Amino acid sequence: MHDGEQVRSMATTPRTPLLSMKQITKRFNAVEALVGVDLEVYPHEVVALVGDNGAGKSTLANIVSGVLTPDAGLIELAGEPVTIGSPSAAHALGIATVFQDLALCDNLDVTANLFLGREVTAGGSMLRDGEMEQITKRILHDLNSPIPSVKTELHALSGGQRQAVAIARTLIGNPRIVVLDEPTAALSVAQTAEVLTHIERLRELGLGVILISHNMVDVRAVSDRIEVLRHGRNNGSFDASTASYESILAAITGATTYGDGRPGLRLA
Ligand SMILES: Nc1ncnc2c1ncn2[C@@H]1O[C@H](COP(=O)(O)OP(=O)(O)OP(=O)(O)O)[C@@H](O)[C@H]1O
Repeated sequence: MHDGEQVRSMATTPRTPLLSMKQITKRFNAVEALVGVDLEVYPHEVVALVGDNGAGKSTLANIVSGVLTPDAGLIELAGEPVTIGSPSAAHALGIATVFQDLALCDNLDVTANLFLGREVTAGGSMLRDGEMEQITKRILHDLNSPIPSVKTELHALSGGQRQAVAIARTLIGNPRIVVLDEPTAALSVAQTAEVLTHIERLRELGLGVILISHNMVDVRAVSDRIEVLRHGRNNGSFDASTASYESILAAITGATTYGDGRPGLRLA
């Protein structure tokens, strides 16, 4: 194939999303947490999921993570329909999640936290301590994390460094998609900047990232696309590089109202 043909064929071939969620619905008794929600995530893309309290962000993230199963809707990974029946099924499918509580052990060192429960390789053999340390160093290096020693116990790390360990832990399983739930909540400005760098590294490594955040500054700094949920429905999809703060806020608060209540409206 000539160069020109290759460029043409790339330009005309639609990209397949890593993750495609279509018409996802989830109820908790009388509460409609999600109603016909769509979400797509592509490789090398950070998609921010924003919305007011109770908008449905965590419910959607929990469905991606296998914590909850949807009542209706279709989920595809790389174009293949999948059922994400449990967190371990999500892990096996290449979906890793960092929940808000980080689920780290304070009295263990960085390496032990990365490998907690995963000391066995895909080949079935136990990794030696030295091998685990080497992998930990490589992953932290890949993330541009400045943690001085992998032998540091977690209680001695800053909030930003702990977040880095939690993100590094997700990379042990070679995921395709990483879900981050409020990764910069309660961090200082400097620590937040560190964590945003790690998120950018995840994108550079080719992963698809779903970022749940209330912090519009962080969201606009690091994401490619911003998806707004409101009352469990899509209420706007924005290009993070061009969308105004006001238009995103209007979609979050419902200040932009659409007579027909149409979900998934696109605003520039
Ligand atoms: N396990 C549950 N049982 C009953 N209702 C629930 C449950 N989980 C979520 N809900 C309800 O579903 C709706 C969506 O909640 P969800 O936690 O997904 O919103 P959110 O956008 O993540 O909010 P926040 O920013 O406050 O975390 C809310 O009305 C919430 O009360």
